[in-house]
Amino acid sequence: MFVLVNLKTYPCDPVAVADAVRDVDESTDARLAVAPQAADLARVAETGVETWAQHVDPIEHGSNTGHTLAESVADAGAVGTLINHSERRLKLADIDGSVRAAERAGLETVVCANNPEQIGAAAALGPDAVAVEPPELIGTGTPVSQADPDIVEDAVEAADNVDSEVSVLCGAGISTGDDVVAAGDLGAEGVLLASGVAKADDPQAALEDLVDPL
Ligand SMILES: O=C[C@H](O)COP(=O)(O)O
Repeated sequence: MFVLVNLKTYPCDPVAVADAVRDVDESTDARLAVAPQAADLARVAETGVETWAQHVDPIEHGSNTGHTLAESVADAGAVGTLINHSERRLKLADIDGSVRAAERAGLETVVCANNPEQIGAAAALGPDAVAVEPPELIGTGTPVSQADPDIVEDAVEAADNVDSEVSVLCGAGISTGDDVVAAGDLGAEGVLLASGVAKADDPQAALEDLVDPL
């Protein structure tokens, strides 16, 4: 299972969480990575943890003030990027452009979507993976894998119908090892989570619990 920890803009210490993710990654067969804010990418990557961006824009080098260039993200040490997170929605053409920009920079891609219908559309753009996240469950602590298992199974089917090479993650409310196991049982190859780790009093203990049954 792939466990991708999105730090959003939570007021955590990104390097401390990165150290914890790296240490727990070394103790498990699961694959762990962390997605800090763009400004924190380089110092997080320096910890040795697998580092992801939260977003890249559909642009090239040039006059794009305030945008995030995929090549700069890669130069900072990221190996992948989220695209179209529920809190950073893009138009369809811009999702496509961001996937192409990420590919150009050698970044792995996870395109997020709200529901199985959008997952099918996202998979058609050829990312490495898609992540289904019902927005109403994000940050609630109520896990999608238990609250809405059908959406995960339907997302897996929708992606498979379009491109069986595209992996499916699920996210929203995932915070325990049981949640991760339930996601895997529904066909997801990974989970995207945030508050369960970034807002935990002890992020390392939260991560250890997440991977314990894997
Ligand atoms: O990127 C992570 C997702 O939005 C899930 O967030 P959450 O784990 O706080 O529900």
